[in-house]
Amino acid sequence: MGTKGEKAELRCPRYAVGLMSGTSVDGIDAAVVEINGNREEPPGVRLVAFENSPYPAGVREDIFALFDPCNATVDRVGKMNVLLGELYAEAALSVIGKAGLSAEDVSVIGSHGQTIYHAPSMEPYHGRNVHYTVQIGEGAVIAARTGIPCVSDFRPADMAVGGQGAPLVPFTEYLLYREEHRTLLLQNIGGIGNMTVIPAGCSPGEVYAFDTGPGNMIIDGVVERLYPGQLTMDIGGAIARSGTADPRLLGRLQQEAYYSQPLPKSTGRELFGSSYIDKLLHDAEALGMQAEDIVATVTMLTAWSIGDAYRRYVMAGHPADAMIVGGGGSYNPVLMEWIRKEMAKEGVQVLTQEAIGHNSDAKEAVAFAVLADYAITNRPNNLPHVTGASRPVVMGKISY
Ligand SMILES: Nc1ncnc2c1ncn2[C@@H]1O[C@H](COP(=O)(O)OP(=O)(O)OP(=O)(O)O)[C@@H](O)[C@H]1O
Ligand SMILES: CC(=O)N[C@H]1[C@@H]2OC[C@@H](O2)[C@@H](O)[C@@H]1O[C@H](C)C(=O)O
Repeated sequence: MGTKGEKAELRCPRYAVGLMSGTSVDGIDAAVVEINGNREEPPGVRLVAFENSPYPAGVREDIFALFDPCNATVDRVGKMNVLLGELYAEAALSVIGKAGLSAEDVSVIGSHGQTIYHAPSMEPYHGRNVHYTVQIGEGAVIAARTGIPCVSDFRPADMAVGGQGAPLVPFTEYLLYREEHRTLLLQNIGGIGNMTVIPAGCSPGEVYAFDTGPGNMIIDGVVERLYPGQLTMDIGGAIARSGTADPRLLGRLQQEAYYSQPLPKSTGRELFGSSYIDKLLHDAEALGMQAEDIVATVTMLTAWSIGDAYRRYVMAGHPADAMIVGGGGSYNPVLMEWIRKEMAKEGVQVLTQEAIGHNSDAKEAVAFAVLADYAITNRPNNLPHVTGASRPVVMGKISY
C-alpha cells in the first residue's frame, strides 16, 4: 500500500467486489470485477461474476420502516446497520465463490449500503447550513467477516464539499461507455430514475447527470397499496397494459416542482415515498379511478418525466444519438414502450443495457467496485460537474 500522494504502480489485473442495495430494497446486488489499468489511464473493467441475494423474510419491511424518520430510532438504525453489514459480507463471500476466487484474491470491497435518508438541499441549522445523507451497512463488519478492506459511506465526502452526494455512478459510466462519435444518454430506472449524459468524445468534466424523478418508486408504491399482500411491482407491466392513463391525474402529477428544479439535483423516497402515495391515491379516489388506470397513469408519468428531463436539460446542448436504459424498470415492457414513444418525438433511439452487451442488474454494483478501487488507492472518484461539488475528492471511508 502506498503512502499519501505516492504514485505506486497498481497490481494488474486486480479484483474488486461491489455491493449495492438500491432504493427499491429488492435485495443485495454483488459483483466481482477484474480491473486492469494504472493510475494514469482509465481502467479496463470486466464483470467476472454477479449475484442478487434477496433479503431474508421481514428484513425488507424493517428497512422500509426506517424510511420514516419517526420510526428510525437510534437503536433500530444501529441494529440494522450491523445486520446489513453481516448480510453484505455474506453476499460478498458468496459472489467471490461464484467467481471461483477466494478472499485473498480480492483487493477491496466497495459497499454502497442502504440509503435510509437523503437530504441534499442545504438547510439552516444552529447558525450553519447543513445537508446530509444516511447510508447504513457497517463497513467494519464487512471487513471483519471477509478479511478484505471495505470502502463504504461514499456520499458524505462529496457533500462535505458542497455536492449533492448523488448520482455517483456517472463516474464509472464515463469510464465504461464514452464513445468518440455518439452522444449517449444512460437512463437508470431503479426506485429513482437517473440520467447520465455522455457527450461524444467528451472529457470527464463534460459529463453531467441528475435524477429525473421517480423510476419504479411510484409504480411499486401504488401497486403495493392497491394489491396488498399480492404484488410489490407491476410484473411485466401487465396492470398498466390493461388500464388507460387518466389525463386529469397525470396533469396534476406533472406539476410536481422537482421536475423543473434546476441542475444539479437528486431526489429520493423523502419526496416520492409513502406520503406522496397517500396523496396520489386520495386524488385518484376522488376522481373515481380504477386500480389499473391508476397504475397506467403513474407508468405514463414515469415515461413522461424522462422525456421531459431530456427536453428541458439536455436536448438543446447535447442532442443525443441513443438512450440506453438499465435498472429494473427496463424489465417493464409497457414502461419501455412509453419511453420509446416519448424519445421518438425527439428522434432518440432507445436501447437496453442488454442490447449493447452489458448486464443491467450489475451496473451499480460494478460502479461501487470501481469507486472503491479508486478510494483505496487515494484517487479522487467524484465528478464535481455532476454532483455540484466544489472540487474532486476521494469518496468512501475505509475499514481495514
Ligand atoms: N419483471 C419486471 N416487471 C416490472 N417491473 C420490474 C420487473 N423487474 C424489476 N422491476 C422493477 O424494478 C425495480 C427494481 O429495480 P432496481 O433493482 O434497478 O432498483 P434499485 O437498484 O433498488 O434502485 P435505485 O437504482 O434507485 O437505487 C422493482 O422494484 C420493480 O419496480
Ligand atoms: C441517495 C441515493 O441513494 N441515491 C440513489 C438513488 O437511486 C438512483 C438515484 O437515486 C441515484 O441518485 C442514487 O444511486 C446511484 C447508485 C448513484 O449514486 O449513481
